[in-house]
Amino acid sequence: MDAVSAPALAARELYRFYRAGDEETLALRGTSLTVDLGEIVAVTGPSGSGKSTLLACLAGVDEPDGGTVYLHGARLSHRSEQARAAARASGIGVLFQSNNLLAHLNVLDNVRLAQRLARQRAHTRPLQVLDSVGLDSRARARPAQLSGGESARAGLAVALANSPQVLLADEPTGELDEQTEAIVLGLLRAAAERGCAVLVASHSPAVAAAADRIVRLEDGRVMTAQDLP
Ligand SMILES: Nc1ncnc2c1ncn2[C@@H]1O[C@H](COP(=O)(O)OP(=O)(O)OP(=O)(O)O)[C@@H](O)[C@H]1O
Repeated sequence: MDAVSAPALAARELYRFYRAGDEETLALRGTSLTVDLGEIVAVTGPSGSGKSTLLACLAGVDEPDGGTVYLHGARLSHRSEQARAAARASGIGVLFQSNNLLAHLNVLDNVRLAQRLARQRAHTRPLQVLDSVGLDSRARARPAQLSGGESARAGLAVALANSPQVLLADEPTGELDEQTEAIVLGLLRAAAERGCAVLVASHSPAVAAAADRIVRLEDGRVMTAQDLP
């Protein structure tokens, strides 16, 4: 794939099986999607439909059993753990519902660590990253001292620490009230407006409403308009 015309992120026919004893779960069954720079794509679907598995494969944290993940047209999947980790550190921000921060480091040091791990010159100073999510005044706070909304924004600051072109978020607003969810969605939109490709897996109708496109998963497959009731 030509890197210039390629989508920021693409999944082609991903398969992922889990085996536990005699039982086999088909978490992804030929899942394909693309995310372009500047857009927010919401991945929705019932519990167990494969959203988290898909995100883990897209982030290069997990390996699909079949199919390929491309980052700017270059293959991310089926490469060494080290190569995937390097691509992720510099090019992909990942945000989970919780546990995005190391508990023994303050917020600022969490951002600094993310920048150090990327082993490249950070484009943005750590305090500026915190300022971009409205958290500069809480820079010295430890994760345990943050409110739910502050934790979500701090997690986003870590995910955005290296100005990634791709941001993947798994239920980032799952534990937030409506008002705080709107703030986080506004920050995701701001990241997209800066040119980031944003993919959010979520059950939340507010997340789906805030997205440019919705990809619905059921039983590890992307539902097309014809499949939907
Ligand atoms: N490590 C694992 N071992 C075995 N089965 C797994 C594992 N991880 C996920 N699964 C199974 O794969 C399927 C997809 O799970 P996944 O977590 O991706 O769904 P999800 O859509 O993210 O669900 P939720 O909305 O509840 O988070 C489920 O049937 C789940 O039980």
